[in-house]
Amino acid sequence: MTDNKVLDVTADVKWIGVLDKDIVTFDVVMETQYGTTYNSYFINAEKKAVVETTKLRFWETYERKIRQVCNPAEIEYIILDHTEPDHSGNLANLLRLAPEATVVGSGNALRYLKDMFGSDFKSMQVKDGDTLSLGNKTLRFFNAPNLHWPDSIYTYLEEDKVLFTCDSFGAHYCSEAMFDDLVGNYDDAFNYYFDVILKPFSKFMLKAIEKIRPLEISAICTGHGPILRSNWKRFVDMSEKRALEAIENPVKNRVFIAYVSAYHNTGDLAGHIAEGIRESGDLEVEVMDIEKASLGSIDEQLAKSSGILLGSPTINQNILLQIYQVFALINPIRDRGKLAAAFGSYGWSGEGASLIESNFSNLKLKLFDENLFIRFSPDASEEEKARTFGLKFGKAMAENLKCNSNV
Ligand SMILES: Cc1cc2nc3c(=O)[nH]c(=O)nc-3n(C[C@H](O)[C@H](O)[C@H](O)COP(=O)(O)O)c2cc1C
Repeated sequence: MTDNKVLDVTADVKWIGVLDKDIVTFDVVMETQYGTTYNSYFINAEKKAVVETTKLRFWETYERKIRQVCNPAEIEYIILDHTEPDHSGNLANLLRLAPEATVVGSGNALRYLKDMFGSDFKSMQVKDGDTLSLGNKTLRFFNAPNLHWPDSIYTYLEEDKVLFTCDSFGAHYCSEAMFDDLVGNYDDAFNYYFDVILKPFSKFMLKAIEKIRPLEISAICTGHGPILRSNWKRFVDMSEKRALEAIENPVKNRVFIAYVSAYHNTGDLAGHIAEGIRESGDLEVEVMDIEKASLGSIDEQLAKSSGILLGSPTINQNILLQIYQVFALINPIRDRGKLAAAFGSYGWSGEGASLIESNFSNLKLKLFDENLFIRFSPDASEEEKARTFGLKFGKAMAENLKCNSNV
């Protein structure tokens, strides 16, 4: 069915975004079981404006919607609250139809756009508190950096009391109903989005929320998922609570043991290491065979653990692909300083140890002084060694937590 839907947020603010029902992974690693939307908005003022664009491959649908609400050549301003390509992807296309439009964004946003699109365009840099007159309406801009790129700002349409926040307060959730009071409960999608995208930037989230609290708000227009018009306060409160929890009560006592194992030798070690860690004190331990685990479930464990153990056999002088996927998911902004150790089984050359450890160091994790690698199948004494290794790792966790406020 052709998607021609345009929705009224207020009489003069229209949703002209697109639905992406079929997406299953976002930014390569994030699971999107409910699909997503790329929200763009049209402001029908004396000087017409568009806020955010959409992902490039949705141009046809997006163009149809723009043409429904205006003659694109009349668009005078294109505001980008954040320039990630899922929001800026159709800027060049839109500028072809609206060549006189001025692109509005933070200094970083304008620099990123020039690097992305190469060509020159009319632009206006805005700073915290700046206003822009659209004739009969006024836009006010707020710095909201690192949510989740350095370029992010919020835009407030004073007369309509509409706040545009792009990724903040968004969710990967696709519903044609598009409004928070019509889509049903989507808290799990909202919380997952917050945890993966925004939680590493919790202190910036809290600063941004402080800035918007005094505003009178009729709707928050997000960049993904439902528009918040009835329950916006609830979603802002949920974000604030999660950000506060992340800062004040980071999960301190949790160890994630991820491994792959062709003949279960490394798997056997994982079990004995876990026993030792549990003996060492009040620590939660999650042991996961990651051969077929989803990237989302691995990422969730990485996020909530302050100790990380990775186990791999050495195969053809290398470690296995799934272990490299874990490295790709480790986020130094979020995981820096977490205690990490390598373990596994090998037959002769045993490159696994150095490969895992060098990746841990490059990703700014704190290497535990020991690793545990054994030849082929662990015997009883090696199983005992694995328990003792786990016990020592568990004790070192407490020390690491004391001297590293990040974890
Ligand atoms: C295809 C294959 C290639 C291997 N290559 C190496 C190697 O390059 N270096 C080494 O030390 N061991 C190598 N091994 C031995 C394994 O590391 C060893 O069998 C180990 O116990 C497997 O552990 P797992 O049961 O956890 O999979 C290889 C094993 C297989 C099956």
